[in-house]
Amino acid sequence: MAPFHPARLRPVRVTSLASVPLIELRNVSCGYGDRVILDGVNLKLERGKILALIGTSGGGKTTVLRLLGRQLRPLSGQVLFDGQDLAPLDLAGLYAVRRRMGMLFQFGALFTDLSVFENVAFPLREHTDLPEAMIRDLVLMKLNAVGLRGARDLLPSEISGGMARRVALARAIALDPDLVLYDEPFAGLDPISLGIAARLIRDLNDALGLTSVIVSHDLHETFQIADHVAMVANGRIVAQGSPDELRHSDDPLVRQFVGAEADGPVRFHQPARPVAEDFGVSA
Ligand SMILES: Nc1ncnc2c1ncn2[C@@H]1O[C@H](COP(=O)(O)OP(=O)(O)OP(=O)(O)O)[C@@H](O)[C@H]1O
Repeated sequence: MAPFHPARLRPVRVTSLASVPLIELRNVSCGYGDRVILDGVNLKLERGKILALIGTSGGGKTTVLRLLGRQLRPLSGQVLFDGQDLAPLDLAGLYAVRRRMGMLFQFGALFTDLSVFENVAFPLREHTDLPEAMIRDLVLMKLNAVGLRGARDLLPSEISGGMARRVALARAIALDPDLVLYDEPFAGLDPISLGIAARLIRDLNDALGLTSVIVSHDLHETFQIADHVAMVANGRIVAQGSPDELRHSDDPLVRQFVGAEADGPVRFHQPARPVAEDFGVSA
């Protein structure tokens, strides 16, 4: 059971489905239009864990997040949240599921004309009828959890990028979600802010009993906080395991990616005509 944390509203759910993974992709294929992006993907994540999705650009990591939020439906296979197939849900069912998910997308996207306080209050005002006094307490608890209670009256333009990311995180957890989806939460942060943001994601995950999925290119920080890493490439999960297992993988694609090698199965050069032909020299 997660330790008590003042920012946690709900008691930890005691459920007979405790062994059911919080999220599961079963043999999922999906794409945009005629183009298949993911083909036969299987993935599971237990409650309380952090999953990192890594892989080459355009490989389909964000597409996995879209499947989990049902912004995208699979062509075949199933996407399950807490044991429930998302595909047949009507709008009310979908909203109920989405309320259990917090999302933090690239750069946080705060409302620029709302204060830090109002940014975090926004989902509470949108999705609940809580009285103002309770909204105030909840917002301040969430801001406290990310270390920014003292910044409540500032505008996004008056805080640093790292602070803005933490406000976005407070907003993502405002409704006490079960699952938090992070798309590039560290993009554009300096190394110190990046370290703070990564630690915060892990600490909040554990203190609030969350489950998290992180899409990130910052392998060093991501490997520090993830329980499970899945590498997405060429429409498939090409490798998955603990951060250590991926670090020591023999798979050439994983080695190239994790070892940041310029050449390997993913080639540096796009296929092209011979150099001699393009430069008019004899080989
Ligand atoms: N709305 C869309 N319509 C058509 N194609 C799309 C759409 N969104 C993404 N794609 C394509 O699907 C593929 C996978 O995209 P996705 O954003 O999931 O990759 P990614 O692994 O998250 O990439 P990156 O690391 O660059 O963010 C890419 O080739 C992209 O061009």
